[in-house]
Amino acid sequence: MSVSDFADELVFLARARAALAWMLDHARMRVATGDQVAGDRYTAETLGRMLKSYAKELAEEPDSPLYFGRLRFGDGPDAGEHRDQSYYIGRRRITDAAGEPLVIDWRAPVSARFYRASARDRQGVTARRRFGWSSHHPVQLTGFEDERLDQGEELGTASRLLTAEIERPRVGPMRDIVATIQPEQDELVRADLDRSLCVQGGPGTGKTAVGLHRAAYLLYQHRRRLSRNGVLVVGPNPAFLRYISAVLPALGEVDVRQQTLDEVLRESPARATDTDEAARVKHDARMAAVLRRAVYAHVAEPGGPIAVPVDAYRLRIGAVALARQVAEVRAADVPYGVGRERLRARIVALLQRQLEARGESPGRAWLEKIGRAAAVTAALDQAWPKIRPEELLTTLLSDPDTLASAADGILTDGEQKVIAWERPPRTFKTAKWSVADHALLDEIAGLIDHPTGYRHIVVDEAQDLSPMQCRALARRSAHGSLTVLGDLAQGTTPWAAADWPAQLAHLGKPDAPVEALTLGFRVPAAVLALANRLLPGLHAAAPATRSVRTDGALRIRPAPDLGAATVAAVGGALGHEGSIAVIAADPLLADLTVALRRAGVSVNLAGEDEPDRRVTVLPAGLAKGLEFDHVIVVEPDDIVRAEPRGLNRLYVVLTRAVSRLDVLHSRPLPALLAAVE
Ligand SMILES: Nc1ncnc2c1ncn2[C@@H]1O[C@H](COP(=O)(O)OP(=O)(O)OP(=O)(O)O)[C@@H](O)[C@H]1O
Repeated sequence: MSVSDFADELVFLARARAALAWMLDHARMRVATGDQVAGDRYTAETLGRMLKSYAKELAEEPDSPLYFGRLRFGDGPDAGEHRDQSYYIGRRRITDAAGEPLVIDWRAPVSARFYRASARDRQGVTARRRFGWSSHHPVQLTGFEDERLDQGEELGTASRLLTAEIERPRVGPMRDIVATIQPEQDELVRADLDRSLCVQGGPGTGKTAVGLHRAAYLLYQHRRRLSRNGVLVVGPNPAFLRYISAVLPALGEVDVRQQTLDEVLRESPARATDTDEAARVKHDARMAAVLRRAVYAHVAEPGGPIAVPVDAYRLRIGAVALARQVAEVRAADVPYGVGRERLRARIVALLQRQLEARGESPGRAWLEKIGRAAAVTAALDQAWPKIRPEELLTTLLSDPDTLASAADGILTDGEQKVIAWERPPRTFKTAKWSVADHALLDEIAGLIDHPTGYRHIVVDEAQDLSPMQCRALARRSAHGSLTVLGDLAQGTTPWAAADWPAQLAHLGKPDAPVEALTLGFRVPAAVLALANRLLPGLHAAAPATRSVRTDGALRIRPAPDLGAATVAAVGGALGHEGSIAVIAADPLLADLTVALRRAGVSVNLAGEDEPDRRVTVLPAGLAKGLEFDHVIVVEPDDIVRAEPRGLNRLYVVLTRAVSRLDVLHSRPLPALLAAVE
């Protein structure tokens, strides 16, 4: 880095800052005058809101680096329209007062070359520069790193700035990775909106990061089409969503819905718990066939003719004619609710024809009125009654005969018994639903009518979804695309996917390609080597992850007194910067928390995010998707024994560590780990 080069960069930085300040003033001015220039109140309000949020985003901008990279193009043919140009690339576009772009958005087409150009495939680029910034405020430019691609220079993952970013001690919520997206990640981030894809990636390979950046990219590319309810991000639990919630806003995207699957399906949380056996049956794909049968069992032979009095005479549809209409609508295989309205329309059309045969020409109002006539509604209620999902499921789970006729040949008698309620509620209104019931209710609702869909859904930890939960997402993306993120080796639910093709079929995208990410950015090599020892026991055809990190520390210690050992390990961890998690199976948590508090350590429990407490005591079941700078895993054998897929759970837990991992055990380690001691 030459001194004059650096001085030039400081001059440009001052120019970019001034331009941003101008953009901010200009945006504020437009907020002030927006009301007057807009034609009507609605437009004024919308415009005002837009400008206000734009001004707010800009105002927050000076806190983050204005750009992270620079591309220089040569004069060769592959430079195309960028011949001899130079571009700065940042989180957002910055233009000067004359409208001249100073910084290009990382999502613009030309920015792809920043991430993908290599010495072998230069794509017209002669030099790539990465900028380093201080981490404290106000941010200062600290230096840069050049790759002269035209001279065969290429740093790849050896980049000093990439290494610093990856090894940075973790504190607070997840951050974006725009400055250091890797070529294979960028291919996934910039996949077309219409392309569904599945990313199988080991722990810390950047799946979540890729999914969030893809959402931001798609919103930039298709702003209008995706502006309202266009994109949904689905994560495994609220703690995970809190952890990732700041990434999209930092990229300027504040309108993306981020929910757990259960929140997608239902407004109120589950209030009942199933037995393991019942949950297994309820989450099974065969339940879709049971529910379909249960729904359409409501379609019945008409009870008799329809007679509608009109003035001095009666219009009449005979039972046979009516039965034919019912059969035809049934054969059309439309959603149940649509079928009911179609039957109503057909009845009205028959009545209309009769009236016309008498020389009358009924108007629209008459047709609407006749469609609601008591005789018509009674016939509909008899042959195609309205269904409420909660009512139907209550009947199904309360009444063995109804269940038997819906499940005959699909579920065994034993399976039917397992899901039947022992103590049925008095009415469906007081029924308490479990997480699995939510998927069943959603399936029924989906049989009645199509739910509102999204143009694109990003599903994280997708290996854990049950077939019935997958179907709920398939319904919501029937006319859209999916980014499916997951790791078969991290599957911990009893119904976790054994392979991707079957899971993708349940998700309604059987042809989505499966792409693999195998380079790990979170977990240091030594820690990953330990975790990878579990792979043979995980029943998952997932490739091992390689780490780009050679730093980090792993300590495995026998500890007869787990409380004391945990306090000591936390004490050591507090000597370093970064977040700390103590992770154990549920029964140990209370004791460990007491031991830590007695020692004067204030801790966050699961669900608490007090920023001044650096230590979190976390049940193994809630560690998924999270990361902490220093992780202390207590009694791994307990974690393995706590659940059928306990070994997979341990694999998840061991791979949460960014810098250091302590494993404390009073009993022998699980066999696959023991060999390393
Ligand atoms: N290209 C990159 N540059 C810098 N950091 C990266 C990059 N890719 C991933 N990371 C970082 O690596 C860590 C792991 O990423 P992420 O959580 O997206 O991985 P994951 O595959 O979803 O992991 P897991 O399956 O274990 O939850 C994060 O801190 C992320 O910021």
